[in-house]
Amino acid sequence: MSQAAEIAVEFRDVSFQINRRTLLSQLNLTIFPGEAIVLLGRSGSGKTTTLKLINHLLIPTGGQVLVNSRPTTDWDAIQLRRRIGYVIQEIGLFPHFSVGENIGLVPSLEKWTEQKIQARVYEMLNLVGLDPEIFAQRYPDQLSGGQRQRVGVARALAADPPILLMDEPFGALDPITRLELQEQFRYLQRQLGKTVIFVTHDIQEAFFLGTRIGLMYEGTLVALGTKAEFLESQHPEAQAFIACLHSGEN
Ligand SMILES: Nc1ncnc2c1ncn2[C@@H]1O[C@H](COP(=O)(O)OP(=O)(O)OP(=O)(O)O)[C@@H](O)[C@H]1O
Repeated sequence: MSQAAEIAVEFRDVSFQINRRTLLSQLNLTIFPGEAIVLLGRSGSGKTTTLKLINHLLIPTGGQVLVNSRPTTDWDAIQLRRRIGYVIQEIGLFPHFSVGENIGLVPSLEKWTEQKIQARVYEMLNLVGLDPEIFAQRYPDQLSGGQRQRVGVARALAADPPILLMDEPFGALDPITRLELQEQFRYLQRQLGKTVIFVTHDIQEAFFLGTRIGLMYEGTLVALGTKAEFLESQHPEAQAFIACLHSGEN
């Protein structure tokens, strides 16, 4: 296998401008299959913009984003998005679809048989810790926030995409449910070997989930490395985040 075939996502000198405002500049980042990259940064630093460039919700104004070594602009956008699961904080479940229908949506668009979809829905609900007999028939407004997030993860995984984008998926949850989901998600990610790009502004979450952490600051990537490397970073923004880790200790 060539070196290029082993890269899941690559940013090559990527910039993004809108209304003459630069939201991202000169982003270079190579993400390998099976990695869990966490993009950490304060609000407005460009994390969500970076994710949206991967699944072609946005198009770079400079440079290229490559998925499986192919620029996103060369992909058919629908084909590309079917390879990429997307989980966001306000999960965006369809309110008039049952949980089972929400999870089975992409498989049904892919024309799986009813039987196969049903089996997959059950498998996914079990995977995220929800009893299918209870939850498959429910509607999103009959779920707690934590259950909705689980369904969001199940839906993103249903068609078995190799890449998952997660945009602060656990941000709105109480701390106990949040930790439970983080633990489960870390386990799942490692079991399933998915490539994950996870956005957060919480350094603890970044350290817990990330195999590498990328620090965004004012639209640039200012540090990238393992937890140990991050802790060594002298960048003032990294230092500011590290200080948050210690703020509760006195
Ligand atoms: N369509 C747009 N037009 C103009 N500015 C935008 C647009 N979308 C985002 N921005 C600005 O770009 C910057 C980066 O936004 P982005 O959503 O990527 O940040 P973020 O790091 O994900 O923030 P948060 O953690 O608050 O979600 C912000 O200052 C935001 O206001």
